[in-house]
Amino acid sequence: MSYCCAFVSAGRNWLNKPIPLDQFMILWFENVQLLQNRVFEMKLSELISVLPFYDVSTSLDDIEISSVQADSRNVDSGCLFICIEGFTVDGHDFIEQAVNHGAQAILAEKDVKASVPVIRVADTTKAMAIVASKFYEYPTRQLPLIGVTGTNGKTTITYLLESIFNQFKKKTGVIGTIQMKIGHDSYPVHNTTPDALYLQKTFQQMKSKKVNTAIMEVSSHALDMGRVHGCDFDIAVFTNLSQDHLDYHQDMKDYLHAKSLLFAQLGNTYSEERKKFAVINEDDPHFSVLQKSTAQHVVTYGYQHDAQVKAEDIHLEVTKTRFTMHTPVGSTRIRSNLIGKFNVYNMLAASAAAICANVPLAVIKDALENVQGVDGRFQPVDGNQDFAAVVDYAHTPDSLENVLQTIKGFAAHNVYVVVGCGGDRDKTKRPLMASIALEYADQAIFTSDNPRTEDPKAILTDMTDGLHADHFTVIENRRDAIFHAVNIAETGDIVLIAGKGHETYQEIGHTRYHFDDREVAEEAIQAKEY
Ligand SMILES: CC(=O)N[C@H]1[C@@H](OP(=O)(O)OP(=O)(O)OC[C@H]2O[C@@H](n3ccc(=O)[nH]c3=O)[C@H](O)[C@@H]2O)O[C@H](CO)[C@@H](O)[C@@H]1O[C@H](C)C(=O)N[C@@H](C)C(=O)N[C@H](CCC(=O)O)C(=O)O
Ligand SMILES: Nc1ncnc2c1ncn2[C@@H]1O[C@H](COP(=O)(O)OP(=O)(O)OP(=O)(O)O)[C@@H](O)[C@H]1O
Ligand SMILES: N[C@H](CCC[C@H](N)C(=O)O)C(=O)O
Ligand SMILES: [Mg+2]
Repeated sequence: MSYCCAFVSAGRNWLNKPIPLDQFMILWFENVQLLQNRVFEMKLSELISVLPFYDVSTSLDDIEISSVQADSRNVDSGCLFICIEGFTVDGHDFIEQAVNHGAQAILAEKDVKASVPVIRVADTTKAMAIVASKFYEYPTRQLPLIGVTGTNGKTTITYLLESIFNQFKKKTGVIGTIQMKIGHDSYPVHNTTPDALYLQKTFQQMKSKKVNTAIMEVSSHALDMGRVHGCDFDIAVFTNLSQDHLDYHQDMKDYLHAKSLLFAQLGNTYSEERKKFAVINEDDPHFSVLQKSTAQHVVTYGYQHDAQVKAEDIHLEVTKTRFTMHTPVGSTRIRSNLIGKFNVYNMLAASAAAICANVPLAVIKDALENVQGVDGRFQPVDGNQDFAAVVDYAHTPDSLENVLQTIKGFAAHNVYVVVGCGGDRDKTKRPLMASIALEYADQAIFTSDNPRTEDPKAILTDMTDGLHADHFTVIENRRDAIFHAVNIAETGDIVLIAGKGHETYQEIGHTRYHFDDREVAEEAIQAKEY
């Protein structure tokens, strides 16, 4: 045992965090499975001892908790059920169902009655983050964690970082829009940034599966709702800020404030053993607000100012991008398969974060050069046609402009864009996206993109009302719209199908129907008559 302790205290990962005991044990024991499927159990009194003030309805003696849930449908025996008042329903209304499913105790913020003990706190969302962290043994205290926030580029940067760390022979975990990944295993997600319960449990799983570095997207919704409370971030990355989500945030100031929370949440104290970093795009107009939000080291990237990680001599081509990257640890020339100036920013951001994590520049270069692309981001559809078809996830004014600008820069002939705007989302971006489409495209085909509970025709009217141009067509059915664009494309033209990227569904009402822009584009290309 004394040898074991000596090894543990000597064992450090890249952020100088001690290798946790359970990871160390995994190295020692053959029966890895036993540890990975470890059952978490804790006395309720111990679990809630981390909450400073609470009222309890009865004595809590001897209650063992083996799971914590905020959804009554997932409750089983031995569960602590946490009531969250949501936007749609109130979790306090599901106490009876939770108890019937085996809940042993209830954590509530309202005066509720139950046949099991009720613990009353002022704010169950905050309490959930605190309790989840305790229940899963504060996993991010020992797991290096990188958070990426900003309007556009988060998913791309997390996958660039995954490639960089994998190239450095480090096992990664990734949480974001497309999926959750532990090593090569992937799992579906409902949110880009899931709630605190899911996060803490997932980090615990990552730890037990010997993940060396966790990389996650941190949405403004998550920051605003406290989903990442309890996450001990080591590096926070900011991409950029432009209009989106004004259905949720009051205005751009409120949206920026939410983003800035990630940088404040890097903490206010310093550890010589464990340095923390804020990686911020210096070319973004909101740079100084974010810089002031953090007490930690700021590493800048960009190419307009005197950034620490800076791109120069940039060559943007149809099939590749080349630039020189200057960094505090040297300079290197990068030749990447990612297209467009915006991807240069993404590569600078990922490189800056990796440099903070002590990844050698040569490894970063190799990794960036090996990345073929990110699912649904500027993804070509190749059916041997004599025009180009590209599927991209641009669903904000800024990303649509970036992608169209890139395409326009290469187009030998006409540019066609198929685009729509999501239902139950920021309505003010609809006319902006339509205008941008018309500014760059020779012909725009406006269509549906997840109308959700809204009338697709009303969304299209929001897009097209007040447009002072006529080089557009409205085709509500997305499949028909894609077929139309493919049919009018001629030799050397480019068709951009924007907004859905990796998505494999069209959400109409509350139902998701299978729909994949890449599949439909391929079908349309095969069906095209010359
Ligand atoms: C507006 C919003 O963010 N809503 C999130 C919220 O849902 P909600 O408030 O409607 O939850 P609710 O249905 O009212 O339920 C309240 C409580 O009752 C519980 N419940 C509910 C039903 C039941 O039978 N039993 C039960 O116990 C629920 O588990 C929950 O604890 O809490 C849910 C659980 O955490 C989230 O999945 C859900 O995200 C929805 C799906 C969503 O679309 N969110 C978007 C806006 C979002 O968060 N997007 C960002 C990314 C944006 C970007 O980057 O572009 C993201 O991080 O995903
Ligand atoms: N750095 C960037 N600046 C501007 N636009 C970008 C940038 N990176 C990617 N884009 C555009 O934004 C789209 C979405 O990119 P990505 O999925 O990486 O962003 P995201 O921030 O994860 O988006 P979401 O908020 O939906 O999760 C891409 O398909 C591309 O059109
Ligand atoms: N995370 C974004 C994705 C938007 C994707 C687009 N296809 C849409 O449905 O608007 C959201 O939920 O607002
Ligand atoms: Mg994303």
